[in-house]
Amino acid sequence: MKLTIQHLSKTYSNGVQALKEVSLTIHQGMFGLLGPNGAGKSSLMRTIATLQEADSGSITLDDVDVLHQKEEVRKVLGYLPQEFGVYPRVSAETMLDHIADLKGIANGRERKEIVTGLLQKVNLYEARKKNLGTYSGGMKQRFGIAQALIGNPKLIIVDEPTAGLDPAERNRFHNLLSEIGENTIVILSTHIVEDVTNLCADMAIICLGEVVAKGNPNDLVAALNGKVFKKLIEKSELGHYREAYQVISTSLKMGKTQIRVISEEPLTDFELATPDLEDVYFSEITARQGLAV
Ligand SMILES: Nc1ncnc2c1ncn2[C@@H]1O[C@H](COP(=O)(O)OP(=O)(O)OP(=O)(O)O)[C@@H](O)[C@H]1O
Repeated sequence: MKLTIQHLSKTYSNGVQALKEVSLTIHQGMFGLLGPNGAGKSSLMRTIATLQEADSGSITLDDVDVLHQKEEVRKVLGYLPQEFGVYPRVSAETMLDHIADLKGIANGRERKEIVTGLLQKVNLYEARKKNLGTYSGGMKQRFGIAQALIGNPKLIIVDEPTAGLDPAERNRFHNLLSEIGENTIVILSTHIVEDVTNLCADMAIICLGEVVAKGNPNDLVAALNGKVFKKLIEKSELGHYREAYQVISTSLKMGKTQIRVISEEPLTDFELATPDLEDVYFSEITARQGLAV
């Protein structure tokens, strides 16, 4: 199973070009799509999920033409959108049963079996009779995954799933996603670098509608070996360093400001740093947006 996106472009009616010639090949397993707010991630996810049109380009899922054979795609698609609303006064069990019915699972006994299995998988079986309005953020996200899994999808899209979750819930959600990723294509769209580091063997970075990096996270990190430097400076010196160097990130350390910079040449008055995926991400983003975080 393979999802192939070629030269996909989209400009909204207000003139914003959300996708510019996006080309990606996505195989089975977890694929991370990383980008800052407004990068075009949701536009791409919604287009793959057949919820909006592209202006040009193509998407194929094996031999299915995603942009034209929408019904075919919807049969094998599980989608957890960024804004996932729930009916607050309905229990998880009733809601899943209803969604399974809508997805065409007509036999009541079969539905019950599927719903029970999914509730166990996402660890909500004990809370199955509780109204969705009483669920925590993490429980709602796990419920969201359960509904996305109805009908054994081959392609699962999750848009910004861990924003706002506490560490324990995030962990639980990660475990669930990586389990699912074993035999399906799972696309995880996020601006949280750590989520991609933990989960994905393949990824792309998207910025201002363009794919600016893609590949295996370890390879992308390895390409920065010897090029990332760090230094503790006074906050007041930051402006000077920003002018003189490509500062990719700043953080506070013992009341001082630590900067990380990218340089092709060795920087003798800096300390060589071990690169990580955040460095890859920030170097790509600052090179385009010019903003160091
Ligand atoms: N329906 C729309 N009409 C006009 N502009 C839009 C529409 N949807 C998104 N945009 C714009 O397109 C660009 C890409 O937005 P998109 O939501 O795809 O980004 P994103 O990476 O998902 O960001 P976020 O994480 O903030 O949701 C942004 O500049 C956004 O303002």
